[in-house]
Amino acid sequence: MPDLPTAPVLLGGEPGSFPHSVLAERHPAIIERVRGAFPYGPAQHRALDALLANCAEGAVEPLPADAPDRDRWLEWDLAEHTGRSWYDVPWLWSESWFYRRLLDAVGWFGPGAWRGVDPFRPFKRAELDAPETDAELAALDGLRELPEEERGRALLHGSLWGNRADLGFRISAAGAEAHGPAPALVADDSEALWSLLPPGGTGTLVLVADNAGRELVPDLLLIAHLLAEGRIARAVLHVKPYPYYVSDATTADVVDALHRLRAAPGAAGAYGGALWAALADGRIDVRAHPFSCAPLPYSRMPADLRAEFAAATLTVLKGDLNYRRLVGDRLWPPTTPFQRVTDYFPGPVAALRTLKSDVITGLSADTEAALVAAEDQRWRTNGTHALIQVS
Ligand SMILES: O=P(O)(O)OC[C@@]1(O)O[C@H](CO)[C@@H](O)[C@@H]1O
Repeated sequence: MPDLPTAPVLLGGEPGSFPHSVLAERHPAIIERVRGAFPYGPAQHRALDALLANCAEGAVEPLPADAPDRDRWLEWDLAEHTGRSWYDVPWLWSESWFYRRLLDAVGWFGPGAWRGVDPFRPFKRAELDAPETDAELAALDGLRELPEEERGRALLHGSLWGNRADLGFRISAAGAEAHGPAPALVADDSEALWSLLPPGGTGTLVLVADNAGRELVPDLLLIAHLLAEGRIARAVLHVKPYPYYVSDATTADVVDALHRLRAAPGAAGAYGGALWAALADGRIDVRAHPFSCAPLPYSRMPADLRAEFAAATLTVLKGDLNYRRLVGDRLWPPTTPFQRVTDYFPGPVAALRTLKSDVITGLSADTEAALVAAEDQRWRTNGTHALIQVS
């Protein structure tokens, strides 16, 4: 692997920092929301209490010998981090560990009746069922008359800004949506993206999804558009193998989104039908690779995933967490070239992301200066800016 440039890895230990607030405030709030959403029994309440205490002062504990994914977590540095504080290990790792432990607490992996019950499902469903989703779907009717390129651009932006639909983020950033759909693109390589997907394309788009509901719906619409317009022949949609970061999409969420689309009137319903047919005949494939929930950067991806990304015409990584994993969860100088930190990626890659954490690369010096002048450093985390970067 070529040498990557380095910058400090983000840790959660510094009070006042964004990572610290996620560990100290967001995670306890998520536990209480989940607790309030299900009629859990005493065992789960006790496990959630223990997790709360563990969040505050605990150390990383080993997984039991019979945990189904113990070997995988050992490959993912569990032994190295066992006994250390959540605040001292890489933030990317401790966040991921939190979701793994939360699933344990509610019985997701267990043999009992709560096995496989998604603790975030009520929140994801509520968003999908919200009137705002109806309005977004109805707006598709207005796109029908647009020339293909304009429609494509609108759907790309729908998928991009759909990334604000992140329920974990909303727990600690109330009001972020009130800023409106600010056209605040801090980097825009969309021309390069379209040049990789010309009409008459015979290739495969890999879309690594982020959130369910109001992000996944526009992601699916974009895929439907690219297939219908002959810009790709196939699409592979990567989702999470288990509930993660509150709103991340699983296979069940894809099913919910497709039902929602198919039941909608007008253009949305037609897109839903086309997507359903494309899944049936194999033009769209859904994957839930274990590495999608790994607490590691993509530079450590396993060989099978590397081969899949290498074979794709383009891999689109959605969202903030995927961005952190793509460029490395480090405090890069913002003008660090995106190309340089993604050199290791085995094929063409695009990031579509709204900015919700400190990590950023590929800005021009002028853009960085303008953002800092207007907002100090708040632009990094307040979810009102977005980027399209291609390498
Ligand atoms: O990946 P997404 O859904 O766009 O965002 C995930 C997120 O909410 O979680 C992290 C903090 O918990 C941040 O990276 C980001 O704000």
